[in-house]
Amino acid sequence: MTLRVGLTGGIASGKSTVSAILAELGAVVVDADLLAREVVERGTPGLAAVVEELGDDVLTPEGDLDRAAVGALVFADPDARRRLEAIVHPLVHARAAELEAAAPEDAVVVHDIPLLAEGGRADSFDAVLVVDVPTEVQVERMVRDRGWTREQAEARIAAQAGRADRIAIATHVLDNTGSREELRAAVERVLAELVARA
Ligand SMILES: CC(C)(COP(=O)(O)OP(=O)(O)OC[C@H]1O[C@@H](n2cnc3c(N)ncnc32)[C@H](O)[C@@H]1O)[C@@H](O)C(=O)NCCC(=O)NCCS
Ligand SMILES: Nc1ncnc2c1ncn2[C@@H]1O[C@H](COP(=O)(O)OP(=O)(O)OP(=O)(O)O)[C@@H](O)[C@H]1O
Repeated sequence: MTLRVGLTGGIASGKSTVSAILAELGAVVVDADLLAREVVERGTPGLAAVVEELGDDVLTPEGDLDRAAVGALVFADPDARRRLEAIVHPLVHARAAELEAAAPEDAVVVHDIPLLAEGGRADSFDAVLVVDVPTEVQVERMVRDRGWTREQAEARIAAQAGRADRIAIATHVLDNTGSREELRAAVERVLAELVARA
């Protein structure tokens, strides 16, 4: 039987770092951010639907989704964000289900879903891992590693569930305020426990 694990955390909390460790340990990782890019690639029905909803201004001259423009729009306008999500999320969900179905029997399938606490699907997983750091650490990492301004970082955080709401859906909380080595040790412990339980 497949062990289905949900992985979430606020932006820049360390989800990708955790999913890379889990992949190294043999898990199949399904990355919702990656799928959210695929379903709006040039020429897709997803992209056509987004342009219909948000207008031609969200395209680059080459005809790709202008992610910076869309980000500036939707993280300043909750209504536009909801309209974008109403298009993208069902497409991501369908694709994630396909990838899970294609995973080997007895695989540990980890769904990396930034908005798991917002989307209300947490109950469908055998375990939910939440990567947790204080908001200030999220902001610092975005400014330090991604060159974002504080304002850009805070706008994105404001569009997400709060820390307490995420922790409320967790079966396991992974504290990522320490070193990467400490994080890896915590991930290994949790995975060993889940596999033993399954
Ligand atoms: C607005 C878009 C074009 C901005 O693209 P950009 O390249 O700047 O960001 P990217 O997609 O790499 O996302 C980075 C992080 O932003 C956060 N984020 C993205 N979308 C959202 C959202 N709708 N609400 C809150 N946070 C979000 C997540 O923490 C995510 O990990 C893009 O994020 C998008 O299409 N968002 C809507 C789809 C969505 O909800 N994706 C999240 C997981 S399915
Ligand atoms: N324990 C740590 N100590 C210092 N830096 C870290 C640690 N864990 C992750 N980072 C760094 O913090 C940043 C965010 O980590 P990561 O990309 O894994 O987060 P994420 O939650 O996947 O982000 P996003 O929501 O944007 O997808 C990265 O630059 C990463 O290298």
